[in-house]
Amino acid sequence: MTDQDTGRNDARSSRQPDPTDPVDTQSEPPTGSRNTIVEPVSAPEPVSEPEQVAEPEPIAAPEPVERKVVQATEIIPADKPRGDAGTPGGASSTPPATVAPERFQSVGTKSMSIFSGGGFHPKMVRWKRMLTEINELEPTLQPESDNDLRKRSLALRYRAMAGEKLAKLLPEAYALVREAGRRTLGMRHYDVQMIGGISLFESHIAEMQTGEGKTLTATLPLYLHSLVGKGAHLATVNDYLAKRDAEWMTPIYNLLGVSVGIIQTPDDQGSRRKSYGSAVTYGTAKEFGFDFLRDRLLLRAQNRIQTEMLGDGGGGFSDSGDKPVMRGMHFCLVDEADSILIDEARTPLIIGSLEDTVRDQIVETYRWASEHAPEYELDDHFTIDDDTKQYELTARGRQKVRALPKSNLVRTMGLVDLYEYTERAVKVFREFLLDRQYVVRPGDKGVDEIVIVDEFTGRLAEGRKWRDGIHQAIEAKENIEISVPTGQAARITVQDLFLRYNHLAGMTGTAATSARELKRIYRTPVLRVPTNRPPKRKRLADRVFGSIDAKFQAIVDEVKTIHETGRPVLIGTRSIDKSELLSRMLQAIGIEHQILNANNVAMEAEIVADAGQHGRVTVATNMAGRGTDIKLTDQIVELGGMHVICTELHDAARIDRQLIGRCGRQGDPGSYRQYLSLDDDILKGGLGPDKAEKLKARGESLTDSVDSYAKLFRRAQRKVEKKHFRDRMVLLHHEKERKKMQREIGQDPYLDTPD
Ligand SMILES: Nc1ncnc2c1ncn2[C@@H]1O[C@H](COP(=O)(O)OP(=O)(O)OP(=O)(O)O)[C@@H](O)[C@H]1O
Repeated sequence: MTDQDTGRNDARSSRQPDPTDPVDTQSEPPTGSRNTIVEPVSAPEPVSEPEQVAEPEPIAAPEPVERKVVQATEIIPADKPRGDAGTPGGASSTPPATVAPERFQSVGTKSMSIFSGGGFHPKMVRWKRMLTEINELEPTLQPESDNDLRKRSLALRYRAMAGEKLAKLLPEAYALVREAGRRTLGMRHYDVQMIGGISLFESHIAEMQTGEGKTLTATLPLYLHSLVGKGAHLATVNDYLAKRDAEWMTPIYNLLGVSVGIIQTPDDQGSRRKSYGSAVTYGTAKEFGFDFLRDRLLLRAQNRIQTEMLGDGGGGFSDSGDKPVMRGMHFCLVDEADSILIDEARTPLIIGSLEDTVRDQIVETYRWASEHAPEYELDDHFTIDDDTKQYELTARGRQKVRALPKSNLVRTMGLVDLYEYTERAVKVFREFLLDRQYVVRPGDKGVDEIVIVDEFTGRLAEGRKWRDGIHQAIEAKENIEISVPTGQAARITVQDLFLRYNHLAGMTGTAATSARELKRIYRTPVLRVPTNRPPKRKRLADRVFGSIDAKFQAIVDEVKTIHETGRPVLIGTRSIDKSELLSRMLQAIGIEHQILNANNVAMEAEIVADAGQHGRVTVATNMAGRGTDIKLTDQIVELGGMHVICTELHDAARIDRQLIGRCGRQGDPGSYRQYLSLDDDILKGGLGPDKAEKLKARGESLTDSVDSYAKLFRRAQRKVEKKHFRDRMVLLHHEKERKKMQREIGQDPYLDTPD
């Protein structure tokens, strides 16, 4: 029996559809034989953190702020200062360092030091022993030729294929990868990275601060798992990062005789099959999911779904077009694990079935409804349910629908449908704003398209669509081509996808606060890996203002002051319109700046990489350029590094921390400050509309800042996090029940999908 039949992966979530939640869909598949992909579904969920775990970095604020730091004291000296390690051979004199176990934290349902209670945590003792073994191999490997290393790698592969336990091969495999990294890229894995790598092999989520070298760390478990010949996948958030990281690390793999494949969205079946045939494959979670579904549809068409070909890394790989592209799902390392495994967890990936005979009629009805939407008056023609936010036409509204002029095609639509189209168009007209919830930009095929702005991260949610016709109604509103949905042929949520892997691990800068959720859903404990060099990031005291205007004015004043010193400033906003407002204010006082609206991942990465230059001011929606290293010159380091300004709290503290992590990377100096105002959205979500209204009203009369209110905001954020966590758990339960029922009646939960 395969996993799909046993229900091993039942701990998955999805939820009752909410039309305002976007979904990942796919545009035309690369080969003609496949079904077209369709309709939207979920949104990157707001994140919930079940409980708070203390920040890992010690904070030294000039205006000191109380903060508990759980991190133990620095014990290992840094392996090498950055830069030195870059010289091939330069690390040869580095003595094998010893790792102090108390610097690591295992984060589970409780925030706990792995070395708690004064006794060694058995896991860490074991890992430390492995590290010593790895370090001891170094003097043997360093004098060997590249060819010798390759031979060693081949020998490891034979042993793994012959069934020897990978854990036994780990020390030599990791020592080889470290040596290959040193020789090819001039980067010798730090001891903390080795421990991170060991934890990843043992299916943990490694929390490593931004800039601590997750890309390099990933090579360790990927190499080791690839040895058994069933493929090792690295899943990341976009094509750009998949390609960049794969190409960057390829010299390491090549030295060890390991092939690397990269999956990119436009790839056809042939090149996908080749990429999956490589020992290590880099791609996005989305592409892995769609390939899984397409393979499954193919196998069902060939009546082979009951075979062992999917889910266990069995056979099925061939060069001919009618075979699955994947070799199975053996090991996956998820980069940006919090974003993929939590925020995107319930995003369904959907492949649509083609036929749609009433396409023209549907398109025309969307346009008709959109054209008349502005004419409907609240209470007169429609009402809005306070709880469900549903729009409903009144008797007068329905009468208006009937009376409006219609083309022949629209007239043949049922009346009930016309009411529904109208209600949806009115909702879209009133609630969905250009450059706030979405942008319009030229699409791949030369036609304009709607791209959702992720409301939690401010980043463009590529390929995602709102469900239940909302996306099409917005297309009608913007008068661009309407992408009519065509039903579902296959569907899997991101969460289900990753639960199907035999071995799963993840890396992220911010997982500790979601540790309970990660462990419960994916059975992956979180390990907080300490930084290689002590962090020098300073937290400046929060500032709270009565209104957004006062807040933005204070932000601009701070930018001006810091800009005058030459230090670079990065300002993160929650939405594009706020970025633009700030941009206008900066322009008004003549401060030159870059503005990033997350329109182009590659370009954005380049701009963010330069954000640390002298006098640079960058305004960005918070997630822009995530995963890009911001390098500082010595001059900037002297000046105190980069300053980050957070303009609002997100629904999850984790997302705020991602922005903060842009400064003070790898022991660089840096500072950050959180700005808040009494009309911030977080208060409404966390304290309820009534209390939020009162605070807002109070704020309007304020002339001074009220910094003592900061705690209120953090409390509100925690409440929002808890609420989202509860929602996710309820939906997880529903989805589990649905799948169980489907299996009981002999259905395939991925292919027999309810629309
Ligand atoms: N062992 C090492 N020796 C030398 N340099 C290293 C080492 N590890 C990482 N680096 C350097 O650290 C920088 C950051 O690495 P990387 O981009 O992988 O970090 P990250 O953890 O992925 O950051 P983010 O969270 O922002 O994605 C890179 O410039 C890389 O060259």
